[in-house]
Amino acid sequence: MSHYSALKGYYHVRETIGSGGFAKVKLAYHNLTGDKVAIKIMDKRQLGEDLPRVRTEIDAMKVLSQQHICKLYQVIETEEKFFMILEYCPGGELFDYIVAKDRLLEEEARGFFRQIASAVAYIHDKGYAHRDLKPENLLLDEDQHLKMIDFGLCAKPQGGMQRHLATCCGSPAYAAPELVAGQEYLGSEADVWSMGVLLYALLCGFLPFDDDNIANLYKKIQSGKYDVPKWLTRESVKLLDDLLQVDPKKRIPIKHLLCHPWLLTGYDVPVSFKPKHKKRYIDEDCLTELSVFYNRRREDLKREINEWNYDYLTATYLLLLNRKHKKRPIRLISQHRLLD
Ligand SMILES: CN(C)C[C@H]1CC[C@H](N2C(=O)NCc3cnc4ccc(-c5cc(Cl)c(O)c(Cl)c5)cc4c32)CC1
Repeated sequence: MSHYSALKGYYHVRETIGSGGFAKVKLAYHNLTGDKVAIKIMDKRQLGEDLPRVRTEIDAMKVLSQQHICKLYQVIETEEKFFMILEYCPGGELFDYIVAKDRLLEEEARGFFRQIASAVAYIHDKGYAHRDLKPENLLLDEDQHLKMIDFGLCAKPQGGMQRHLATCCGSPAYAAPELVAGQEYLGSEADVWSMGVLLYALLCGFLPFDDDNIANLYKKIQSGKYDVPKWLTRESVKLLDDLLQVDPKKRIPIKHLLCHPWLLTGYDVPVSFKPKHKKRYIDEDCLTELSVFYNRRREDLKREINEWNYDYLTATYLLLLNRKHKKRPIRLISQHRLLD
């Protein structure tokens, strides 16, 4: 049974709910709120050369705070392990959602695609490229909202997003032609291509470029030719064509995508990528609950929260803030309080 002493007293660890490559993900309860969290556990010994990926992901997730990015609450590092305490997404992978429905109707695909565009535009605006966009890395929360995960392969090119990248990474079927050709590429342009593959998967239920033989798969990707099933509307095909341009310079830029006619249909407002809540602003109600519970001066607590140490205080504050956004009671329960 899991005994993780580093979590003792802070989280009540339950069963393993999934695995992501070199990590195990467990369901856990945050003791003071009773709220569910997902804890991504990595053993340093087993990480080997993947260790830098963990630091990449942790550093990226500390910066990236937006409604369509899975929230990092706390990071605990011990001699032998990393623990990332993350927002729990009960709806599982978008991949499984598509498989269960075979394929999505245009309206539903649009709802998801607007959220994906919001997340991608936000991380690009912050100078990051995800580089492994696929339905397995998009989770559904309890309100069917999408949360982007797995920033282990993301890049923050030195000198900004106009700088080229070289390392080939991500999942082949979603990889851009310039990436599989081993050429230098712009992370932002490669992400937009992956969004095209993602949109095709949402609308069709299968991949535009697929082959068991990797060399043939690369040829298909570089040809840029894909089947257009009869159920696709003309507008959907036009958008796919804008996204799946083999020449990255002809590919639609993410900022234009946010106001593309297909994304506007039925919404009439462009996709917004700005975070719904300002990170800098500390919520007064959450601060009150924390200062009463910890018997600490508000000013001291506010300053400590604003250090964003991603310790237990950060996690407790963010979980209380989550409750406020979901109009749930902002309450901390402590076993001692229940006892006294
Ligand atoms: C590419 N796939 C295989 C990866 C799997 C990994 C397990 C996932 N998962 C479940 O299996 N059950 C439910 C579940 C619930 N809440 C989660 C919250 C966060 C994460 C999470 C977040 C980050 Cl940032 C990250 O890097 C990783 Cl690896 C996981 C996973 C959750 C989850 C589904 C996708």
